[in-house]
Amino acid sequence: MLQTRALTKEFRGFRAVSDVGLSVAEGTVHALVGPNGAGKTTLFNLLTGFLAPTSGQILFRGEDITGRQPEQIAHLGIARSFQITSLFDQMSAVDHVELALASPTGLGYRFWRSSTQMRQFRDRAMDLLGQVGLADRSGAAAGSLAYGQKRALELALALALDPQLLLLDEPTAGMGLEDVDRTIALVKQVAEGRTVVFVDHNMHVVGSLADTVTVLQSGQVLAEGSYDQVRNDERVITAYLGQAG
Ligand SMILES: Nc1ncnc2c1ncn2[C@@H]1O[C@H](COP(=O)(O)OP(=O)(O)OP(=O)(O)O)[C@@H](O)[C@H]1O
Repeated sequence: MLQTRALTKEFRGFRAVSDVGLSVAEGTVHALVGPNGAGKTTLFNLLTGFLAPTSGQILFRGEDITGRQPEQIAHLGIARSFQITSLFDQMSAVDHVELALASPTGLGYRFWRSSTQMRQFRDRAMDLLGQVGLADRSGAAAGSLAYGQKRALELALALALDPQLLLLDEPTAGMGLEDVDRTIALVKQVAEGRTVVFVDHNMHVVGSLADTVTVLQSGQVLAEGSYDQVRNDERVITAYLGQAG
């Protein structure tokens, strides 16, 4: 479904992503892991068009999408949820989802849109909030939501695009145990019928969710395989021990 060929990103001569050949199979959950500074976020930004590669190619369902803008990539059915919150504090949860649902139609960008026009999205918005466990918080201002609930709302916004490929940047970052387990269950649920690529530092999350794990180090692919394969890989152990030391 998603493939990169010799994908490289340099920042003033420094190779943050170097010659990466990633292959994500349709219908799988694929984790990107690696020590700090390994290039995970940069790779994510390349895949979603937020950064342009220095060289190499990105293919989505065999089509070359290298150099496309983020909104063009989103239109292809690739959605991303952000690690850093991008919510409007004063706006309610359900209004956020309605706006996201309206965006593909162009309505979302018109702030003078009528409430009647937006009403058509209400049922679907409530449905999405229910999926992420926020049905009873639909009217709450985003700013008043607990951290885990904000992350759940961000996931609902990504799901509003009904993406074929969902990219999640550290979905459990900063969460307590309970929220982590709830998020694992949630990602499993939304992965039904979709392909998911995610970055996470939490190995419990990676082991619970990922069909395939790609380990990056210094911008390059160090190892790839099932969670059990990579966690027993000597090179991976050394890379992580190096970081701890
Ligand atoms: N805009 C930039 N300009 C210069 N260097 C950058 C830029 N973005 C990232 N880098 C460098 O590229 C390398 C990879 O960074 P990246 O954020 O992709 O790693 P990461 O694996 O996501 O790390 P972390 O787990 O800490 O989030 C780092 O050495 C970083 O300092």
